[in-house]
Amino acid sequence: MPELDNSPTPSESPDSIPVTLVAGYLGAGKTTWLNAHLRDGVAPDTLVLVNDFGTINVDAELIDYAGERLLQLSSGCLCCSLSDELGTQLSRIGRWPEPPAALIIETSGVARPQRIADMIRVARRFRLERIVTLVDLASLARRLNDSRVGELVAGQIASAGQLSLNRGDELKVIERDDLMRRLRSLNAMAHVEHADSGDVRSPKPATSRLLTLRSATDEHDPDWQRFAIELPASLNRQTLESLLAEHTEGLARAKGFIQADGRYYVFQWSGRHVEWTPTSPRPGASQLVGIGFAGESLDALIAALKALD
Ligand SMILES: Nc1nc2c(ncn2[C@@H]2O[C@H](COP(=O)(O)OP(=O)(O)OP(=O)(O)O)[C@@H](O)[C@H]2O)c(=O)[nH]1
Repeated sequence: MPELDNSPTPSESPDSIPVTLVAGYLGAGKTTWLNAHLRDGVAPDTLVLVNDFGTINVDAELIDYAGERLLQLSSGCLCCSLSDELGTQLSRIGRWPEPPAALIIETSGVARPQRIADMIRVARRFRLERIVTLVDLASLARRLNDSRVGELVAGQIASAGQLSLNRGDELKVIERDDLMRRLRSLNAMAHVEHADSGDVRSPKPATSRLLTLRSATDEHDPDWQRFAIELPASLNRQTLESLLAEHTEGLARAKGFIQADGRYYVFQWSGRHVEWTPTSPRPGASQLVGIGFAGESLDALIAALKALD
Protein backbone atom coordinates (compact mmCIF):
# COMPACT_ATOMS: atom_id res chain seq x y z
CA MET A 1 0.00 0.00 0.00
CA PRO A 2 1.26 3.51 -0.76
CA GLU A 3 2.13 5.67 2.21
CA LEU A 4 -0.05 8.66 3.02
CA ASP A 5 1.81 11.91 3.37
CA ASN A 6 0.06 15.02 4.60
CA SER A 7 3.09 17.14 5.29
CA PRO A 8 3.03 20.74 4.05
CA THR A 9 4.75 21.39 0.76
CA PRO A 10 8.15 23.07 0.90
CA SER A 11 6.96 25.88 -1.37
CA GLU A 12 3.89 26.77 0.70
CA SER A 13 3.69 30.42 1.69
CA PRO A 14 0.73 32.69 2.39
CA ASP A 15 0.88 34.31 -1.05
CA SER A 16 1.51 31.11 -3.02
CA ILE A 17 -0.85 30.36 -5.89
CA PRO A 18 -3.39 27.64 -5.07
CA VAL A 19 -3.57 24.85 -7.63
CA THR A 20 -6.52 22.58 -8.34
CA LEU A 21 -5.79 19.44 -10.31
CA VAL A 22 -8.69 17.98 -12.27
CA ALA A 23 -7.97 14.32 -12.88
CA GLY A 24 -9.71 11.14 -13.96
CA TYR A 25 -9.53 8.51 -16.68
CA LEU A 26 -10.19 9.17 -20.37
CA GLY A 27 -13.74 10.38 -20.92
CA ALA A 28 -14.53 10.48 -17.20
CA GLY A 29 -15.99 13.98 -17.47
CA LYS A 30 -13.12 16.32 -16.60
CA THR A 31 -13.88 18.99 -19.23
CA THR A 32 -17.61 18.86 -18.44
CA TRP A 33 -16.91 19.30 -14.73
CA LEU A 34 -14.42 22.10 -15.38
CA ASN A 35 -16.89 24.01 -17.54
CA ALA A 36 -19.55 23.74 -14.85
CA HIS A 37 -17.05 24.87 -12.24
CA LEU A 38 -16.00 27.87 -14.37
CA ARG A 39 -19.63 28.76 -14.99
CA ASP A 40 -20.31 28.69 -11.27
CA GLY A 41 -17.57 31.29 -10.89
CA VAL A 42 -13.93 31.17 -9.93
CA ALA A 43 -11.65 33.82 -8.52
CA PRO A 44 -10.95 36.60 -11.03
CA ASP A 45 -7.60 36.01 -12.71
CA THR A 46 -7.77 32.27 -12.37
CA LEU A 47 -5.58 30.60 -14.96
CA VAL A 48 -6.69 27.34 -16.58
CA LEU A 49 -4.07 24.97 -17.97
CA VAL A 50 -5.29 22.18 -20.20
CA ASN A 51 -3.42 19.08 -21.17
CA ASP A 52 -5.14 16.82 -23.67
CA PHE A 53 -3.83 13.57 -25.12
CA GLY A 54 -4.23 14.53 -28.75
CA THR A 55 -2.27 16.57 -31.24
CA ILE A 56 -5.26 18.86 -31.48
CA ASN A 57 -6.34 19.99 -28.05
CA VAL A 58 -10.08 19.32 -28.27
CA ASP A 59 -10.61 19.97 -24.57
CA ALA A 60 -9.07 23.44 -24.77
CA GLU A 61 -11.52 24.36 -27.52
CA LEU A 62 -14.45 23.04 -25.53
CA ILE A 63 -13.67 24.98 -22.40
CA ASP A 64 -15.78 28.11 -22.00
CA TYR A 65 -12.95 30.25 -20.76
CA ALA A 66 -11.29 31.90 -23.67
CA GLY A 67 -8.41 34.31 -23.95
CA GLU A 68 -5.17 34.74 -22.15
CA ARG A 69 -6.34 32.95 -19.05
CA LEU A 70 -6.38 29.59 -20.83
CA LEU A 71 -3.12 27.87 -21.66
CA GLN A 72 -2.65 24.60 -23.47
CA LEU A 73 0.08 22.15 -22.69
CA SER A 74 0.85 20.88 -26.12
CA SER A 75 2.99 17.84 -25.46
CA GLY A 76 0.00 15.53 -25.63
CA CYS A 77 0.68 14.08 -22.23
CA LEU A 78 1.79 10.54 -22.14
CA CYS A 79 2.37 10.65 -18.42
CA CYS A 80 5.97 11.62 -17.96
CA SER A 81 6.19 13.82 -21.05
CA LEU A 82 3.96 16.26 -19.21
CA SER A 83 6.50 16.80 -16.46
CA ASP A 84 9.04 18.81 -18.40
CA GLU A 85 6.51 21.08 -20.04
CA LEU A 86 4.53 21.62 -16.87
CA GLY A 87 7.66 22.45 -14.90
CA THR A 88 8.69 25.01 -17.51
CA GLN A 89 5.22 26.52 -17.61
CA LEU A 90 4.98 26.76 -13.83
CA SER A 91 8.26 28.58 -13.51
CA ARG A 92 7.23 30.94 -16.34
CA ILE A 93 3.86 31.65 -14.77
CA GLY A 94 5.49 32.16 -11.38
CA ARG A 95 7.62 34.93 -12.92
CA TRP A 96 4.73 36.78 -14.54
CA PRO A 97 4.60 40.39 -13.26
CA GLU A 98 0.95 39.76 -12.41
CA PRO A 99 0.67 36.10 -11.57
CA PRO A 100 -2.76 34.45 -11.56
CA ALA A 101 -4.84 34.35 -8.40
CA ALA A 102 -5.31 30.60 -8.79
CA LEU A 103 -4.43 27.84 -11.19
CA ILE A 104 -6.63 24.98 -12.39
CA ILE A 105 -4.95 22.18 -14.33
CA GLU A 106 -7.03 19.74 -16.34
CA THR A 107 -4.82 16.71 -16.71
CA SER A 108 -5.07 14.27 -19.57
CA GLY A 109 -6.98 11.08 -18.86
CA VAL A 110 -3.81 9.00 -18.84
CA ALA A 111 -1.99 11.21 -16.36
CA ARG A 112 -1.14 10.17 -12.84
CA PRO A 113 -2.21 13.11 -10.69
CA GLN A 114 0.27 12.15 -8.04
CA ARG A 115 3.20 12.76 -10.37
CA ILE A 116 1.85 16.20 -11.22
CA ALA A 117 1.17 16.89 -7.54
CA ASP A 118 4.80 16.11 -6.81
CA MET A 119 5.87 18.70 -9.38
CA ILE A 120 3.67 21.31 -7.78
CA ARG A 121 5.01 20.47 -4.34
CA VAL A 122 8.48 21.52 -5.44
CA ALA A 123 7.44 24.46 -7.64
CA ARG A 124 8.14 27.88 -6.20
CA ARG A 125 5.11 30.12 -5.66
CA PHE A 126 2.53 27.32 -6.02
CA ARG A 127 0.72 25.17 -3.52
CA LEU A 128 -1.47 22.20 -4.25
CA GLU A 129 -4.92 22.98 -2.93
CA ARG A 130 -6.79 19.89 -4.03
CA ILE A 131 -7.06 17.06 -6.49
CA VAL A 132 -10.54 16.48 -7.89
CA THR A 133 -10.88 13.13 -9.63
CA LEU A 134 -13.79 12.54 -11.96
CA VAL A 135 -15.22 9.03 -11.99
CA ASP A 136 -17.58 7.58 -14.58
CA LEU A 137 -19.42 5.06 -12.42
CA ALA A 138 -20.98 3.30 -15.40
CA SER A 139 -17.60 2.17 -16.68
CA LEU A 140 -15.69 2.06 -13.40
CA ALA A 141 -15.94 -1.70 -12.76
CA ARG A 142 -14.71 -2.45 -16.27
CA ARG A 143 -11.81 -0.04 -15.94
CA LEU A 144 -10.71 -1.32 -12.53
CA ASN A 145 -10.87 -4.91 -13.77
CA ASP A 146 -8.90 -4.11 -16.92
CA SER A 147 -5.32 -5.25 -16.31
CA ARG A 148 -4.03 -2.57 -18.68
CA VAL A 149 -5.49 0.43 -16.84
CA GLY A 150 -6.91 -0.82 -13.53
CA GLU A 151 -3.91 0.30 -11.51
CA LEU A 152 -3.83 3.72 -13.24
CA VAL A 153 -7.53 4.33 -12.55
CA ALA A 154 -7.19 3.14 -8.95
CA GLY A 155 -4.26 5.54 -8.50
CA GLN A 156 -6.25 8.46 -9.91
CA ILE A 157 -8.99 7.69 -7.39
CA ALA A 158 -6.61 7.15 -4.47
CA SER A 159 -4.92 10.51 -5.07
CA ALA A 160 -8.12 12.55 -4.84
CA GLY A 161 -9.13 14.90 -2.07
CA GLN A 162 -12.48 15.04 -3.80
CA LEU A 163 -14.23 12.46 -5.96
CA SER A 164 -16.87 13.69 -8.38
CA LEU A 165 -19.00 10.77 -9.54
CA ASN A 166 -21.24 10.70 -12.58
CA ARG A 167 -23.44 8.35 -14.62
CA GLY A 168 -24.48 6.51 -11.47
CA ASP A 169 -28.06 6.72 -12.73
CA GLU A 170 -27.18 4.17 -15.42
CA LEU A 171 -26.57 1.50 -12.79
CA LYS A 172 -28.71 -0.69 -10.60
CA VAL A 173 -28.70 0.22 -6.90
CA ILE A 174 -26.83 -2.96 -6.00
CA GLU A 175 -24.11 -2.21 -8.58
CA ARG A 176 -23.79 1.34 -7.34
CA ASP A 177 -23.50 0.24 -3.71
CA ASP A 178 -20.81 -2.22 -4.66
CA LEU A 179 -18.88 0.47 -6.54
CA MET A 180 -19.16 2.87 -3.62
CA ARG A 181 -17.56 0.22 -1.43
CA ARG A 182 -14.73 -0.22 -3.94
CA LEU A 183 -14.23 3.53 -4.11
CA ARG A 184 -14.11 3.77 -0.35
CA SER A 185 -11.59 0.97 -0.16
CA LEU A 186 -9.38 2.91 -2.58
CA ASN A 187 -9.90 6.25 -0.88
CA ALA A 188 -11.68 6.41 2.43
CA MET A 189 -10.96 10.09 3.03
CA ALA A 190 -12.10 11.95 -0.08
CA HIS A 191 -15.08 14.23 -0.10
CA VAL A 192 -17.59 12.68 -2.52
CA GLU A 193 -20.03 14.54 -4.76
CA HIS A 194 -22.50 13.03 -7.19
CA ALA A 195 -22.54 15.00 -10.38
CA ASP A 196 -24.46 14.67 -13.58
CA SER A 197 -23.82 16.35 -16.90
CA GLY A 198 -26.95 18.47 -16.49
CA ASP A 199 -26.36 19.22 -12.85
CA VAL A 200 -22.71 19.44 -12.04
CA ARG A 201 -22.21 21.72 -9.10
CA SER A 202 -18.98 23.17 -8.03
CA PRO A 203 -17.52 21.48 -5.02
CA LYS A 204 -17.30 23.06 -1.65
CA PRO A 205 -13.95 24.64 -1.03
CA ALA A 206 -11.28 22.21 -0.01
CA THR A 207 -12.67 21.17 3.32
CA SER A 208 -11.45 17.66 2.74
CA ARG A 209 -8.02 16.67 3.84
CA LEU A 210 -5.71 16.50 0.89
CA LEU A 211 -4.09 13.13 0.60
CA THR A 212 -0.90 12.58 -1.22
CA LEU A 213 0.70 9.26 -1.90
CA ARG A 214 4.33 8.36 -1.85
CA SER A 215 6.13 5.47 -3.45
CA ALA A 216 5.11 4.41 -6.89
CA THR A 217 6.37 0.89 -6.68
CA ASP A 218 4.02 -0.94 -9.01
CA GLU A 219 3.06 1.77 -11.48
CA HIS A 220 3.16 0.60 -15.03
CA ASP A 221 1.80 2.59 -17.90
CA PRO A 222 0.10 0.82 -20.79
CA ASP A 223 1.72 1.04 -24.18
CA TRP A 224 -0.37 4.01 -25.24
CA GLN A 225 -0.64 4.92 -28.87
CA ARG A 226 -2.23 8.08 -30.17
CA PHE A 227 -3.57 8.88 -33.59
CA ALA A 228 -4.90 11.90 -35.47
CA ILE A 229 -6.75 11.30 -38.72
CA GLU A 230 -8.49 13.52 -41.23
CA LEU A 231 -11.87 12.15 -42.19
CA PRO A 232 -13.71 12.79 -45.47
CA ALA A 233 -16.45 15.42 -45.52
CA SER A 234 -18.78 12.82 -47.04
CA LEU A 235 -18.69 10.82 -43.81
CA ASN A 236 -21.79 9.17 -42.49
CA ARG A 237 -22.31 9.15 -38.71
CA GLN A 238 -23.36 5.53 -38.62
CA THR A 239 -20.28 4.44 -40.55
CA LEU A 240 -17.94 5.99 -38.01
CA GLU A 241 -19.88 4.63 -35.04
CA SER A 242 -19.91 1.10 -36.46
CA LEU A 243 -16.22 1.23 -37.22
CA LEU A 244 -15.33 2.28 -33.69
CA ALA A 245 -17.72 -0.27 -32.21
CA GLU A 246 -15.90 -3.03 -34.11
CA HIS A 247 -12.56 -2.06 -32.57
CA THR A 248 -13.32 -1.33 -28.93
CA GLU A 249 -10.64 -3.76 -27.77
CA GLY A 250 -7.78 -1.46 -28.74
CA LEU A 251 -9.42 1.94 -28.46
CA ALA A 252 -9.66 3.90 -25.21
CA ARG A 253 -10.98 7.29 -26.33
CA ALA A 254 -11.72 9.21 -29.52
CA LYS A 255 -13.03 12.68 -30.18
CA GLY A 256 -12.88 15.42 -32.73
CA PHE A 257 -14.52 18.08 -34.83
CA ILE A 258 -16.26 16.23 -37.59
CA GLN A 259 -18.40 16.97 -40.61
CA ALA A 260 -20.92 14.19 -41.19
CA ASP A 261 -24.24 13.90 -42.98
CA GLY A 262 -23.79 17.49 -44.13
CA ARG A 263 -23.48 18.99 -40.63
CA TYR A 264 -20.68 19.86 -38.21
CA TYR A 265 -20.32 18.15 -34.86
CA VAL A 266 -18.17 17.80 -31.80
CA PHE A 267 -17.83 14.05 -31.66
CA GLN A 268 -17.12 12.19 -28.42
CA TRP A 269 -16.52 8.47 -28.04
CA SER A 270 -15.68 6.96 -24.68
CA GLY A 271 -16.36 3.25 -24.76
CA ARG A 272 -20.07 2.68 -24.77
CA HIS A 273 -20.91 6.35 -24.95
CA VAL A 274 -21.11 8.16 -28.25
CA GLU A 275 -22.12 11.78 -28.53
CA TRP A 276 -22.61 14.04 -31.55
CA THR A 277 -23.09 17.66 -30.53
CA PRO A 278 -23.92 20.02 -33.41
CA THR A 279 -21.48 22.89 -33.71
CA SER A 280 -20.76 25.74 -36.08
CA PRO A 281 -18.84 25.03 -39.30
CA ARG A 282 -15.09 24.93 -38.93
CA PRO A 283 -12.49 25.60 -41.57
CA GLY A 284 -10.44 22.64 -42.72
CA ALA A 285 -11.01 18.93 -42.78
CA SER A 286 -12.65 16.82 -40.09
CA GLN A 287 -10.16 15.75 -37.44
CA LEU A 288 -10.49 12.71 -35.28
CA VAL A 289 -7.99 12.17 -32.49
CA GLY A 290 -7.79 9.02 -30.44
CA ILE A 291 -5.76 7.07 -27.98
CA GLY A 292 -5.60 3.35 -27.38
CA PHE A 293 -3.40 0.37 -26.66
CA ALA A 294 -0.67 -0.34 -29.18
CA GLY A 295 -1.40 -3.56 -31.00
CA GLU A 296 -3.27 -5.27 -33.79
CA SER A 297 -6.73 -4.08 -32.88
CA LEU A 298 -5.73 -0.41 -32.84
CA ASP A 299 -3.69 -0.80 -36.03
CA ALA A 300 -6.72 -2.30 -37.76
CA LEU A 301 -8.90 0.59 -36.62
CA ILE A 302 -6.42 3.21 -37.82
CA ALA A 303 -6.15 1.48 -41.19
CA ALA A 304 -9.93 1.34 -41.52
CA LEU A 305 -10.30 5.02 -40.62
CA LYS A 306 -7.67 5.99 -43.18
CA ALA A 307 -9.50 3.96 -45.80
CA LEU A 308 -12.77 5.88 -45.36
CA ASP A 309 -13.76 7.90 -48.41
N1 LIG B 1 -24.32 11.14 -18.69
C1 LIG B 1 -23.26 11.92 -18.41
N2 LIG B 1 -22.36 12.17 -19.38
C2 LIG B 1 -21.30 12.95 -19.10
C3 LIG B 1 -21.12 13.52 -17.81
N3 LIG B 1 -19.97 14.24 -17.83
C4 LIG B 1 -19.46 14.11 -19.08
N4 LIG B 1 -20.26 13.35 -19.85
C5 LIG B 1 -20.06 13.00 -21.27
O1 LIG B 1 -18.90 12.14 -21.32
C6 LIG B 1 -18.11 12.43 -22.46
C7 LIG B 1 -16.71 12.81 -22.02
O2 LIG B 1 -16.79 13.99 -21.25
P1 LIG B 1 -15.54 14.96 -21.08
O3 LIG B 1 -15.95 16.01 -20.09
O4 LIG B 1 -15.03 15.40 -22.38
O5 LIG B 1 -14.52 13.94 -20.43
P2 LIG B 1 -12.96 14.17 -20.19
O6 LIG B 1 -12.61 13.47 -18.95
O7 LIG B 1 -12.63 15.62 -20.26
O8 LIG B 1 -12.35 13.42 -21.46
P3 LIG B 1 -10.79 13.38 -21.89
O9 LIG B 1 -10.21 14.70 -21.53
O10 LIG B 1 -10.82 13.14 -23.34
O11 LIG B 1 -10.17 12.27 -21.16
C8 LIG B 1 -18.82 13.56 -23.21
O12 LIG B 1 -19.60 12.96 -24.22
C9 LIG B 1 -19.68 14.20 -22.13
O13 LIG B 1 -20.82 14.83 -22.64
C10 LIG B 1 -22.12 13.26 -16.80
O14 LIG B 1 -22.03 13.73 -15.67
N5 LIG B 1 -23.16 12.45 -17.16
